[in-house]
Amino acid sequence: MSETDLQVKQRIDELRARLAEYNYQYYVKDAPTVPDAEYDREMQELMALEQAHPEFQSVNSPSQKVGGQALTAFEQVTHDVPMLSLDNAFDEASLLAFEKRILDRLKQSVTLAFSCEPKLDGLAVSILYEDGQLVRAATRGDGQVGENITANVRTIANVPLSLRGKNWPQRVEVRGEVFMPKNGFKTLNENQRKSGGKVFANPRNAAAGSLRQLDSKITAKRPLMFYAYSLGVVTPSEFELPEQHSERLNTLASWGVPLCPDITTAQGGKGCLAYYQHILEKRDALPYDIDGVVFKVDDIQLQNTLGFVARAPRWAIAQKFPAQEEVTQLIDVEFQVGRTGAITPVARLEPVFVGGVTVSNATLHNQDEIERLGVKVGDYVVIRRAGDVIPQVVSVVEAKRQSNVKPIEFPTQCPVCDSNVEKLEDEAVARCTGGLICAAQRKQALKHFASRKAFDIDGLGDKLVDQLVDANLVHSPADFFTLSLPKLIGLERMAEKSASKLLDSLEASKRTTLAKFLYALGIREVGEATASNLALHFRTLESIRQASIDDLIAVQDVGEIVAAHIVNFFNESHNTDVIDALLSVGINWPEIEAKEEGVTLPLEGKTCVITGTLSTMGRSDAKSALQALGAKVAGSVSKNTDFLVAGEKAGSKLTKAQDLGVDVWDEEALVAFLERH
Ligand SMILES: NC(=O)c1ccc[n+]([C@@H]2O[C@H](COP(=O)([O-])OP(=O)(O)OC[C@H]3O[C@@H](n4cnc5c(N)ncnc54)[C@H](O)[C@@H]3O)[C@@H](O)[C@H]2O)c1
Ligand SMILES: [Zn+2]
Repeated sequence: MSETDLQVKQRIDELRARLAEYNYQYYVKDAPTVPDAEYDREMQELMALEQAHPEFQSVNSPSQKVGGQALTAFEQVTHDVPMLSLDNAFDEASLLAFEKRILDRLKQSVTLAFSCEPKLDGLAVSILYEDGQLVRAATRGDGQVGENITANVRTIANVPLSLRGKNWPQRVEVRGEVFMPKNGFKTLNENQRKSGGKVFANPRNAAAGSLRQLDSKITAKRPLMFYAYSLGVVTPSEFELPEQHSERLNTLASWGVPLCPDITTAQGGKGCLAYYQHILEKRDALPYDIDGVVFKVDDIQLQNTLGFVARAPRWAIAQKFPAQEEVTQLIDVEFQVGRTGAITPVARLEPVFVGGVTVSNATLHNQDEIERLGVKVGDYVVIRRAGDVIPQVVSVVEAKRQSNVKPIEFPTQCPVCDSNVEKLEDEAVARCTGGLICAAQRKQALKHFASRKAFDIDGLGDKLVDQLVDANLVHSPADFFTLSLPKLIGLERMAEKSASKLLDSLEASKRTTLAKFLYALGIREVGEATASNLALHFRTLESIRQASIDDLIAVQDVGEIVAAHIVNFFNESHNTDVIDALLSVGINWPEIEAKEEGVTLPLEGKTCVITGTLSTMGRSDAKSALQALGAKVAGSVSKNTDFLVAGEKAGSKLTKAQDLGVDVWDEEALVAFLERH
């Protein structure tokens, strides 16, 4: 052997070994280690080398094989007619070359009719019916021998257990694809993530993993579907069937077998290309995942004349779509802080063309996800970008890992404001505790601070908050109270009159309540009700600041998580600085009188609901007033409700209260009660 021949042989052996390993991971384990695009590139290279060097051909080459070995855990099924693969076309030219090859072989120069079918990305299944009843179902396996998955296929909702009508052959094999629709895949993965189960890389793997379960009860819970695309054996063989593949599909439909609704026929290679374009444009909107389209010579007679090569028919071809999964290198991980302080790790990638665009960032979601993936900086990763969805890191290509990869360190300080990062045990998301001072969270926090149920600053809407922050006039809430006329009228669309009105309402808002003040701080999970319970319980800001987790849990409606949020908030000096600044600009509230020992509040232990419109006060004011008197204010009426406050236009809650015999107070009764206490 010459030097170059040796090199070629070496490369061929290398590719064969790699592809055989990919096949095993993909077909047997349902857990591919490289994206299809990478697999296809290596397979193309191998086929080209084998073609140029026929002396190195081998029947054992992955280029000659279909699928992978059937798992011995399943009973084996030998197919009467082998289940083959399809040749691929990756561009227009190779599709037109396919048409030309066929015409040359048939010695014809006509325009052929083709059946045009979406190439569903699932797995091929053979379903056998005898006397109209489903008797056996099998996977493709290695094309000759598949796995008996009858019990599992029976659980797929749209697979008919018996054929409709009477006009079917005594024995008939239906072939088609089992797949998982996109929305089912999304829900399944969300649930798997929550329950700590296996997360699937893509709908194909999810379908394969769900179908090849030893326990059909698991399969039954998975959102699988089946679409038929051809007939296998038919007995008796003289049973009359249409002469066109497309007509045969219609026959299948007449027996109640489901077909993909996007199948059609086209004339010649040109017609096929138009179909390709049409489906490519529809791809993202389709409810199922496809990796291309399949073209089949429609005339069965011609199909038979053309016949097969080792692993695929000559009369069909799969034209692949641009890949939605690719491999690239993870250069670094950056941490972004969202508006609520949530910290998201973002993968910085070596730019890669995938899903029709060049992708250089992908989300890594959170720390749990990083751990699940086992990803490190410097790793080669599989990126998936399907439709408009944010690109995802789906897996690490372990085989490509180098020794210099570095672990991903989750920050303990916020990358924007340097505050501590908190991650509670039962939460996946880590958050910056900087709250009010974190620039990333600032706008959101300031809007909350000015909102109606908090400081209720008239004339200070979301747009103005954006403007003030962008103009560098406001960094923290206390800055609102240092705004002046000259500063304000410098802003776009801010006239003197509205500016001075704003200053007036800022001044007025300085007088507030401890509950509103606490709520305005935007401590996580401290809503209006919790803020008001805290105020009533502790009575002063100082004692809330000093409170331990145990002290806090003693408050109505405060659990361990909320207590931890509160303690973490006050432990952060950035937050206490903001509070001190607010107090020093003159924010104040009336003192809350001590509850005398032994004296209970008039509404202690009572639960009420407020509905309808109140004319003398807002619903939230009524709520605070009732809470201050010890009542618990609930959102819906039940038999545990003691009374309902019903304003104008009260609807279903009033009806329900009347049905349950719950006391109803009108606004007048409420006002009278509040005046008395
Ligand atoms: N990532 C990996 O490690 C890895 C490993 C092995 C294979 N693969 C992928 O699988 C491909 C080869 O796999 P293959 O031989 O199983 O199948 P294929 O995808 O090349 O084509 C044949 C299959 O297409 C499916 N199909 C969908 N719609 C069809 C229709 N309307 N008519 C006929 N068939 C239809 C059937 O399941 C059939 O078995 C590779 O090109 C690669 O993309 C990837
Ligand atoms: Zn921060």
